[in-house]
Amino acid sequence: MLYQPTFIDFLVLLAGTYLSLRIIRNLRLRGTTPATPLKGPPNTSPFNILGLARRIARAPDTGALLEQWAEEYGSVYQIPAALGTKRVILTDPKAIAHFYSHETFGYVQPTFGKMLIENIVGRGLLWAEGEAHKRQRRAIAPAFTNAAIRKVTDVFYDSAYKLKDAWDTIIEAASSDEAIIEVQTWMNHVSLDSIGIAGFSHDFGSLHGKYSTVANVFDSFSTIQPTLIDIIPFILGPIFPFLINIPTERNRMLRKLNASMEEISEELLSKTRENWEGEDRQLKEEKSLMGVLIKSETTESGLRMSKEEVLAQMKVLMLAGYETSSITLTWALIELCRNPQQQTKLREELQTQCGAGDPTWEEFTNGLPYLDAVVHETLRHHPPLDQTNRIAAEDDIIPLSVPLQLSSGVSVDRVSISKGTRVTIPIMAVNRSTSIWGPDAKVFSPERWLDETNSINKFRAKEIQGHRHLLTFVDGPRTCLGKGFALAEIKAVLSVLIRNYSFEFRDGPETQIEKARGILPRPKVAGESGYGVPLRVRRLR
Ligand code: HEM
Repeated sequence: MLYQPTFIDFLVLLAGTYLSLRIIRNLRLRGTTPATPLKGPPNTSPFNILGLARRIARAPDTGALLEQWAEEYGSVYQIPAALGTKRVILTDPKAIAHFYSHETFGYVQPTFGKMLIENIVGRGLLWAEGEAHKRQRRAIAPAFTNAAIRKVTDVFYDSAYKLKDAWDTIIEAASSDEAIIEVQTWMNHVSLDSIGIAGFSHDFGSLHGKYSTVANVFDSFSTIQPTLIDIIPFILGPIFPFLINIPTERNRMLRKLNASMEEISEELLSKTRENWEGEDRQLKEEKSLMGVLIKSETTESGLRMSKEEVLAQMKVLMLAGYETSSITLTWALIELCRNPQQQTKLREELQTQCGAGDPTWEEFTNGLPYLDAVVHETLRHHPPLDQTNRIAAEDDIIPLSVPLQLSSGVSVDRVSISKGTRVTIPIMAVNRSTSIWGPDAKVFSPERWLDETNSINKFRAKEIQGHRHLLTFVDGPRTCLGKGFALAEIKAVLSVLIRNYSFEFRDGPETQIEKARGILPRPKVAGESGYGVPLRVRRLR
């Protein structure tokens, strides 16, 4: 009788073929420099299958765990990863600066990460490496200068006041001066409408309750319950990148998000192109985002982008503009509920300095120290992206600011990394490290920013290269392009909300907050489903 292969046979064959290809590829990737033998936590996983991935995933505070290992094993250490592989963790300031300055050429996205990015936003800035990344970034950077951001500050206020109108209506309907409002969804809507209008002259209308497929898909991430099958690709994906395409509920939603962003981007692009061809002088002269995108599609210079690249940039900006700003705004409100005195202090500063008027962009950069302090302390404590994971594209020698002692007892002032090594910067751990920020590093204290020279010079924070010594926006060639946009947006929205409302947790000051997996990790009330952050919002007279 003829042998009938089963589905299991097929899987085994697939895995076998893949493993062989991997081994060949790894052999080709392996560099020539012997890597420095680093210390690190032992592998406690049965048969070394998962490495420490489960322990890390289950840690209540991953940043604290990675920091604890740095204290135990040194500022550069290795952790066992799935199937006998390893990851090198850098927490030394000089090593981190070296790493980020070599991004896109020396340290590149792992295949798994690239596939994931491509599935969500296509081959835009987040996906591109090396010269292609340089070209794409130079093409759109003019839309993110200070002058360009100053021009769109009014858009952030328009969004904030639409939000205020909506909340006033909810509060009036409750026939009271307060209501319980799930603020995270509203922060999503503020962020989406702001990037829509400021970036693409398109009003998604989500603050007015208008239906849009993009807003609907973004919101639906709150309802997905991660299952084991969702987690496996993240553990084994670095070895078997194809796992990222397993048709899980989450992957289906990510593809749907890509399709809906692509559809609206196509529509906006062709509308803007018509205006461009119609000699819309304003569009050509202003450094608007759509202006620079159309220009890069039509230019004959070295900054030319294909239509696919232009659409990918639009999707990158929609996603980056939406997800990170709304998470940061939500965390800021949570921290101000945990710390009512800081909330009052912020309100007093805004009332004293601005009266009834809205702060200007200049005041954001220079005139409201406590607002600035609250925002930066939120960014320090709650970086939306909590680590950077890359692969060394070449053998590398990484310099250290403080010598590292190896298990042999020898001290080294640099470490050798072989081509193909996975390298991680634990952003959250470094932002909250006591050796970098001092003994109160884990405390939410905007006050530390009021006397920056003192608090930063006293410890090692000044050694960290990055916006205000934080890794939240990373550093080097991939540093966040929308940093100025995000800071102005967050400050404008907070300044309107804190002057007009007071905030408390729905269930009292002891409310526990945990993280849920949205597209990026998001805050939520512990033990409740979805990623809701219901707050008691009281209107101030
Ligand atoms: C609090 C808000 C934000 C934070 C914390 C943040 C953080 C980051 C981080 C960590 C990266 C590096 C990603 C990586 O290398 O994998 C990044 C890149 C980027 N961000 Fe942001 N971001 C924020 C807001 C925004 C906004 C509002 C926009 C646009 C309007 C934006 C646009 C971008 C772009 C285009 C990149 C890609 C840069 C490149 O690869 O050259 N970001 N952001």
